Amino acid sequence: LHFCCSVSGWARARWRRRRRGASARDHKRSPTPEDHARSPIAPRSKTARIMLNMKLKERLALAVSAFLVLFTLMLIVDIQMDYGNFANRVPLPLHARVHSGDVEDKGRSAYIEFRKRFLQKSNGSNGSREYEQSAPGETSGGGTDAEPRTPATPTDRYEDLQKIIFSQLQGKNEDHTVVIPPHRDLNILRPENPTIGEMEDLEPRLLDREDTSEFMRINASNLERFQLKISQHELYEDGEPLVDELLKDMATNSILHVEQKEGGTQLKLIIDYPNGVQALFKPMRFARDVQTLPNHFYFSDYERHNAEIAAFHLDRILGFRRAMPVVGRVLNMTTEIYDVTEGDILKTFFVSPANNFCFHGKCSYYCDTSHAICGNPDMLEGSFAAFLPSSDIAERKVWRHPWRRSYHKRRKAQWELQSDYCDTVRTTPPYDSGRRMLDVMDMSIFDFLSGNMDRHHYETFKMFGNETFTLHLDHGRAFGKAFHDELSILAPLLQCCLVRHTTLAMLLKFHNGVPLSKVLRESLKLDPVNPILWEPHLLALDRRVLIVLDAIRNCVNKAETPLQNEVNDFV
Ligand SMILES: Nc1ncnc2c1ncn2[C@@H]1O[C@H](COP(=O)(O)OP(=O)(O)OP(=O)(O)O)[C@@H](O)[C@H]1O
Ligand SMILES: [Mn+2]
Repeated sequence: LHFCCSVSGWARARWRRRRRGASARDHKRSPTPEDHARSPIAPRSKTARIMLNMKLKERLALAVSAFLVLFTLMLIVDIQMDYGNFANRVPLPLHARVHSGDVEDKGRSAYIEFRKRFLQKSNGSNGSREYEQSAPGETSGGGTDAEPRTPATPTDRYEDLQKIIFSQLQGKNEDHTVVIPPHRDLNILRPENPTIGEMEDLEPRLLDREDTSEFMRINASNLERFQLKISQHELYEDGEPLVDELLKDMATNSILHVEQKEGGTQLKLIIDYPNGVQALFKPMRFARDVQTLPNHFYFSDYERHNAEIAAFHLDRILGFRRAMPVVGRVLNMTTEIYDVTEGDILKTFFVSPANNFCFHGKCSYYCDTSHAICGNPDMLEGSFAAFLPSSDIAERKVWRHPWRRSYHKRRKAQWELQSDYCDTVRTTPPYDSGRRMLDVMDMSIFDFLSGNMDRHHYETFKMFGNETFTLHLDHGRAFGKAFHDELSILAPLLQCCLVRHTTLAMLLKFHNGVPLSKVLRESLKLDPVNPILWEPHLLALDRRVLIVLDAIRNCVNKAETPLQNEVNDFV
């Protein structure tokens, strides 16, 4: 992109220079009657005459200028295509370019197709509209506390989808190709659901801990008990009391030691509490209402600590229970970081011109003086995620996400280019059977709701094999754009047209009952550093639930009238 920008900059500069040169020459030339007659609305024949009267050199200069203007325009269009703007606006060109020889392939990814259809719908009763509204302002402080507006009562209650849910609950519609009924979902059936403790034969117990002078017996920590209760199908049970206790521990227990976590791109700290309890800390960088910079790609976006907190609550509310508990806390940077850490990180602490205590640590993204993390003046807020069990107890397997983005500013991923990409995935193990594919669909819905474009990998616990849930880890880049709904995150759902009965039922419940924004707002109130989310991010959730329901409806219609759809596709 740099190359591209510098080329276009260069072209523009040259163009300007030429233009300046040309107009300077115009001035030097003695005025002719034609010059006086020249005006933008002069008739064509006059323009032609002027052209004929021009010297060859002038005509050449004009032609070169015109060429350079066109060239610059082409470069600008090219840059926009790279930024992905284009994918949202023009449905065909890039795919056409790649698939130029493929006549059969209409070259439209399902999500682009969906977007197009979605936008074609009138501003109807269900509130569909163009969701790329402009932000009310760069920052609209105080928005977080403002009393939320109640959304208008939706008139479309998605009764068609509700019917499918009801019929499946009565044992009908069991071979539905889009909505997978509970009796075909291993997450619901759970013929077995052992815990890590049972698998490893480790019971929450009294631990022997050797102190320098004496042998102490210490109760197992809430974190250890939580970790041993992680089961094959979920991190914790619905209503598990250990979750709140763990949140409280991380928010209030004394901090014994801090060190920077290796790996990953942005700064993270490992926090040690008494009893071997650990948390993963992500620092606050910006106020809640600061959104993703418009020229930042998802992969160069800053991480937001509040997104980690909100994502945990959202995951729990949606009933997935695949994200580790995360809580907010304000630290004293002197006593709770500087005094209890050692090594290279110490050398990165400094006092800023505003007299705030800052540090930047060492990492590959944003770990330098100009991107330092600063306290106020030495109090720093951050997110604390309960630590996953160590690899000695429960090793994890890292999977490349099938719908991973390219992480390159110019390249596209395979799923963006291949219209039958889902067929490839769903015939490849472990996506060809069991719960994995449905988990990928859930993850896509979860990420779409939270605006997380950064799902490059996902992890599972090795000991449970393939028939286990996918962990929802790393949500630092979610909740970045409150006024934009990134449809490409829904690509797995749009391309595969597959969803769990329970997930659809949950979405319908929020759409027709208490809105998701309200439930999440209430849940986040329990966090010590609430308000966690800027109000527009909460409101975005209700809007996005509707979009997911619309997508599922489209899938159902497509499945029920495949022939009709074929015809439509060709129109
Ligand atoms: N709660 C946790 N406890 C222990 N380890 C964790 C936890 N959350 C994440 N990790 C591990 O740390 C790694 C980095 O965490 P995370 O992905 O949140 O950071 P990141 O800087 O965003 O990384 P990346 O830049 O690779 O996306 C993860 O891949 C995961 O293996
Ligand atoms: Mn990350």
